Amino acid sequence: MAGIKDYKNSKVTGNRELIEGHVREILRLIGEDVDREGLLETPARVTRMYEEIFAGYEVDPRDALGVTFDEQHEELVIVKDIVYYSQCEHHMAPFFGKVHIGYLPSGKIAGLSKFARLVDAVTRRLQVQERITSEIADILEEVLQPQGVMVIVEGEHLCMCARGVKKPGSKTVTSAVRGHFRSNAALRSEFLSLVKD
Ligand SMILES: Nc1nc2c(ncn2[C@@H]2O[C@H](COP(=O)(O)OP(=O)(O)OP(=O)(O)O)[C@@H](O)[C@H]2O)c(=O)[nH]1
Ligand SMILES: [Zn+2]
Repeated sequence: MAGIKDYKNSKVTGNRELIEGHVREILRLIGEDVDREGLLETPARVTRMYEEIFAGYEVDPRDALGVTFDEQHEELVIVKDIVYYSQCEHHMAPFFGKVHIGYLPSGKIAGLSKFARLVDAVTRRLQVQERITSEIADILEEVLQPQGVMVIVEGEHLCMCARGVKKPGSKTVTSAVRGHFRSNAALRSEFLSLVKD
């Protein structure tokens, strides 16, 4: 998976046989014939999928920001449309969408790819969208110590589309503002106008 390199040594990998056994048991309990050909490899496939979609547990998201540079650019920087896939912690159902990040540096900038690595590290876990949003903002604030940060996350939750209230197409938008973005409405507007499609 892009961004997280060592997930093959993950907790999932270490517990592969146990997880496969439990998946097999769930298949049996929902009424499936676990020995039919189409399902023989499914427990192993699900386990390999878990290695990827839960790879975030293998990294400290702070480390994802990696190398930072000293640079006297003190104007708005935006990295937008960073696609993420996560799993809701209530139903273990996927939710996905885009993250938009804006920050006003204060002597320190990060490599552009590191924002996407940070998003991967935070989203490849069981999550709720609000926590993804605030964790990204808090980590950027902690590592880059910028003048301000704003994060917007858009998400479509399968637990709301494919089951329950069944409202396909509904989107959740969450935001977090830190530093100057809190007090400066013009800055928030500039960010919003630059991230909208
Ligand atoms: N705030 C928030 N809620 C979420 C997120 N993902 C899923 N949920 C909600 O978590 C809630 C769990 O509610 P419960 O009533 O415990 O579970 P449920 O009976 O399956 O609820 P329904 O989805 O309404 O059928 C649901 O309202 C989901 O829509 C998220 O990222 N943020
Ligand atoms: Zn859910």
